[in-house]
Amino acid sequence: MSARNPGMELDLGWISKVQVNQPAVIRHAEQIQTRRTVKKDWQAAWLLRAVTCIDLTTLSGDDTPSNIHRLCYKATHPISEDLLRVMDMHDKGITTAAVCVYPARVADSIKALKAAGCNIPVASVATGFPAGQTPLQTKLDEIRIAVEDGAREIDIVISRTLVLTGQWEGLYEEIRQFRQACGDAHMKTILGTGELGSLTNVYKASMVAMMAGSDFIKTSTGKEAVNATLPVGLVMLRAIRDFYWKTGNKVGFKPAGGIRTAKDALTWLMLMKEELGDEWLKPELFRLGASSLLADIERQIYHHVTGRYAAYHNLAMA
Ligand SMILES: O=C[C@H](O)COP(=O)(O)O
Repeated sequence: MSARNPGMELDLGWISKVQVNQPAVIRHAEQIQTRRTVKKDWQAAWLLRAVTCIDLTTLSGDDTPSNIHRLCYKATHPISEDLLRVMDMHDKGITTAAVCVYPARVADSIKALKAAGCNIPVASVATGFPAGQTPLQTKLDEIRIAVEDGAREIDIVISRTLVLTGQWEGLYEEIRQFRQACGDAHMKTILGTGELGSLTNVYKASMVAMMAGSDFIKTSTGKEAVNATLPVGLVMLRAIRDFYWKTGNKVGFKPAGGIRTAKDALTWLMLMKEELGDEWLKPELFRLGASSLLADIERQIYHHVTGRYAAYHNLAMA
């Protein structure tokens, strides 16, 4: 992970002035989708890069130690050895960026990754994921327990209520407390953008989250009715850029929720490249939060290498 974002004092003057031009953002997002993304010859390399930026996720009520074990195995061997050999990448130690689980499954994940001899971080969601409707003290305890169990990254969810009622100071204070409870663990702040009501609120919540010291801002929990969309992504990336220009601190971006295809992954990578440049195209500053993206990426890499499509059952479970 890159250097921590120390944050800054809440600048309410800045927040209150913001007005996002929604039609312009939507038009721009549509143009991005219709553009051809990555040249064919470069696709496999870009897809491998996407793999290294995935937070491989399981956030289900029926998660058990054994499916966590399988998830961790997949995170440490995301692409089959044979494919990597053909691409001459088998000795590059390709893994996903992290695994992302519920707090109660952090210890299982640490154990599984240790058994695999792999040091990728475990990210834990916290603060009453996904709705964030739990008392503050419970949220803080949840963060501390996940960190004690070994999580090196914490994906907190904000109180959408505070955004919808314009309580920017309350939001700032709450996120500051989360940041303190995280200690050395990096903090990703999930905005739940599908529930924020407007793109202006998305920009304001992004900015407050960064002012309060978030190391990453993340679109969604994957549980809202609308998750990661390109218009929302654009607004959040512009906020990251504005924050960088103002403070010199680089904050990461994590689109999450509903990202299922290799094409989706490439579109997000291209958006990052266009808006923030190559510097941001690394796991320290870019993550894709996804539970079921890897299978399609592996299938597309297989196609690139062999000229044929593999049946899903011929590839390892993802
Ligand atoms: O943070 C990650 C998301 O919960 C994953 O959502 P997904 O299951 O739609 O890929």
